[in-house]
Order: sequence, then structure tokens, then C-alpha cells
Amino acid sequence: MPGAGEDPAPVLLAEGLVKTHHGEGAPAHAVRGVDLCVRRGEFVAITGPSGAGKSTLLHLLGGLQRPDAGSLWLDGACTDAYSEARWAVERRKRIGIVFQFFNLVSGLSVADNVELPALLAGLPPKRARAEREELLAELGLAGKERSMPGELSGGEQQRVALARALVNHPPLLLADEPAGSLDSKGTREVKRLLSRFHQRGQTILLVTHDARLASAADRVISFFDGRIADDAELDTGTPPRRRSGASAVLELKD
Ligand SMILES: Nc1ncnc2c1ncn2[C@@H]1O[C@H](COP(=O)(O)OP(=O)(O)OP(=O)(O)O)[C@@H](O)[C@H]1O
Repeated sequence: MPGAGEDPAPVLLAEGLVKTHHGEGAPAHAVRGVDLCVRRGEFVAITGPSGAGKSTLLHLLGGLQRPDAGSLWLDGACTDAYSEARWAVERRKRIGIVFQFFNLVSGLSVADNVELPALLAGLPPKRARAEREELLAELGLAGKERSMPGELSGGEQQRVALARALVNHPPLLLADEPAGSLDSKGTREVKRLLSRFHQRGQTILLVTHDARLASAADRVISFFDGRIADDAELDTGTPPRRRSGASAVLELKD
């Protein structure tokens, strides 16, 4: 544990991340060299115009895509040599992800959707059930356990997705436009829930172009043309916290 005045440990540390997509047309230079340090307990929002590369960055940070260059540390461990299988295991333990379109398994009930990652992580069925019950109750979904995702509203489906993302108590929650397909009531609800989990210590990295949602974060990064254009803490108004990747790496090696 850090002492008084010390920065908490980095949950995520990226150094020089680069990603170019090669589609049908010209290559898209989505991420052009990103250094980023997210510390335990932070709530970071990444905002920027459409096509800026926000989702690509989030995919790199969650190991859903591989960078062309650069390094990524997750919870103090370098991920550069991880295989797909190793990433799947690490992600299950360390990263919860929510997406714009929920990505629930349509053929599984609400209860099974939430319990599945816990069971895959090796939790005994009784514990998985207990975790699921607690989360669904907390998210106002008690009584919906047997429903199928298609029988729920968008807002309810996103709450199920949030429960699924948090069931293994991951150190990091990644959210990619989590209110992008919801109305303003659903957006307020997602904002309230993210704030609540953050207040309890959950580290969150949110990608959104919705300023209302971004205002829940305590640090906002403006992303433009594949690069970090600005990085500021909202409450304190302190100057950009663009910590050099190298200094944080040295901290990790301490
Ligand atoms: N799989 C892909 N194949 C080819 N090009 C891609 C792919 N994914 C993203 N791109 C391109 O990379 C660039 C960045 O896209 P990305 O989705 O990361 O941006 P974004 O900021 O998240 O945009 P939005 O807010 O619209 O979702 C865009 O030019 C996009 O067309």
C-alpha cells in the first residue's frame, strides 16, 4: 500500500502504443503513439471526435487488439508476450469490459450471462451464484434472473452487462460508449452507476463522446487524430498529468 502522499500503483501503463488498420482503402492510423498511466482508483474518460481512434485505443488496452508497436503493462505485468489464450485468462481476472451494444449472450438467461465469467475464472458455482445475486440486486435487476436478454430494455441489458463485467471484481473496468445506444434516462443511469462503483474504489476507463457521461470522471483525456491532445483532472484543475511512461515503468520495477 502506498504511504500518505504517494501515488497509487498503476493498473494500466502504456508506452508508445501504435495501431494502424489496413482495410480496403488507405491505411487508418488509428493510434499514433500513446503513453498513458491509469492509477488505482482513477476514473478516466477519453473523449474525442468520431474516428479519433478512441475505440481502437480501448481495444489495445483491453488486449482485444494487438498494437503494432509499444508496450502495455497490466496490474504491474508486461503483456507484450501474451498469447491470445493468456490474454483471455488475464482479462477474465483483471478487466471487465462493457460495450455500446451490451454483447450479452442472447441464448443465455440474465443469471447465466452474469455467472459465466465467474465460472470460467474457476469460482465454485455457489460463490458465482452469490456474486451474481448480490450484483443483480444492487443493479436493480433482482427478479430478472430468468429473463433472456432480448426481453429486457436497453438500459436493463446494459446493467446486466455491467454486472457481468464486475462479477470477478476486476481491478479495471473498461467502458466503450456504454450509453451510446441508450436514451437520456439510460445515460443518466449508467453515469450514476459508474460514479457509484468509482466511489467504492473501482478503477474505470471510459471512452465516450458524450460530455454528460464524461463529466462523471475525475480525469478527462481529449483524444484527437490518434494522439492524446489534452489530459486534465476535472475536480482539481491541476495541469496535465501526462506522466512519462519511463518513470512509471521504473516505479513498476521498484
Ligand atoms: N477494423 C478496422 N479496419 C479498418 N479501419 C478501422 C477498423 N477499426 C477502426 N478503423 C478506422 O480507424 C480509425 C479510428 O477508429 P475508431 O473506431 O478507433 O475511432 P473512434 O474515435 O472510436 O470513433 P467513434 O467515436 O466513431 O467510434 C477510423 O478511421 C476507423 O475508420
